[in-house]
Amino acid sequence: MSQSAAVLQKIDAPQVNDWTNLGSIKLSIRNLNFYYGTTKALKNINLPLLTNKVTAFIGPSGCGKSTLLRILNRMYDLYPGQRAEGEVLLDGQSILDPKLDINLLRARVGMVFQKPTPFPMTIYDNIAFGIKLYEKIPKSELDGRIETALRSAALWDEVKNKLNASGLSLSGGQQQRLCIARTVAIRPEVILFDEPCSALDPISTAKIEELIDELKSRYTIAIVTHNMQQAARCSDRTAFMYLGDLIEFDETSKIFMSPSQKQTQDYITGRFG
Ligand SMILES: Nc1ncnc2c1ncn2[C@@H]1O[C@H](COP(=O)(O)OP(=O)(O)OP(=O)(O)O)[C@@H](O)[C@H]1O
Repeated sequence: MSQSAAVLQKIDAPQVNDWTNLGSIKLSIRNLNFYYGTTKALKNINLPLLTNKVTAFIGPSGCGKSTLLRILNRMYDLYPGQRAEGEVLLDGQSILDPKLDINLLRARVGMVFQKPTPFPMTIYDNIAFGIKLYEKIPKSELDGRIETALRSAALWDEVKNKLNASGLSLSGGQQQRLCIARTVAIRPEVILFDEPCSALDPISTAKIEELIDELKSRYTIAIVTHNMQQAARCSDRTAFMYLGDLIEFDETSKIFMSPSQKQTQDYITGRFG
């Protein structure tokens, strides 16, 4: 049997059953299935996301990484015909509950997308906009929050003298850091990054990776990436997915140095995907 035929065989995916001794769990994903209409995109996923750790989701195109990430702040709610079954708990509270306040959830679980998406407004307003959605605070306090958010995103020094310039006038890497500042300003507990560097040059990518490393002391982070080096550099834990199954979840060093599943080994060594 050829290598590719071998990896395309149905995989008897092991589950992450033993959650003891993992440390504090921020998000628990249990028996999660996801459907696009009649297509099942995620199959019985069981995965803990640990508090103040970075978890990377890796796997070949179409394996379900973005689908899984987008469930964590109910992004799929915007689209009819998409549905999740199972359990996702944030600090023990179900986020799949239809009665849940979605705006509140998205304030707790922020998201940074693949392409930088600043609003067509000033740098200042890009950040003020989100804060004002959730809070009424005096201008002086707002100014402080904006500075703090821009400092957290390592952008303050580059923009402090042009806060009234358009967010769209920044470079791609600066725009992505503006989007991170916008997310951080709302004071979330979890930040989801969906391939945040795929549109960026290597220097901007390095800055975002440094930033993720700094942010994890305050936030729980999940990142989807196609870049194996990025997953290895940035994350504490890695989940390898394949055809909607979670194949392996472990410490990142273990996944990259001595994975327990052959499919993981084949993927990280570039034999498929
Ligand atoms: N809107 C949609 N409607 C129907 N099927 C979809 C939709 N979005 C994704 N899918 C399917 O769900 C599966 C998982 O897709 P998903 O985008 O989560 O994969 P991915 O691992 O993030 O891929 P990539 O690395 O290419 O972004 C794929 O088979 C895909 O074709």
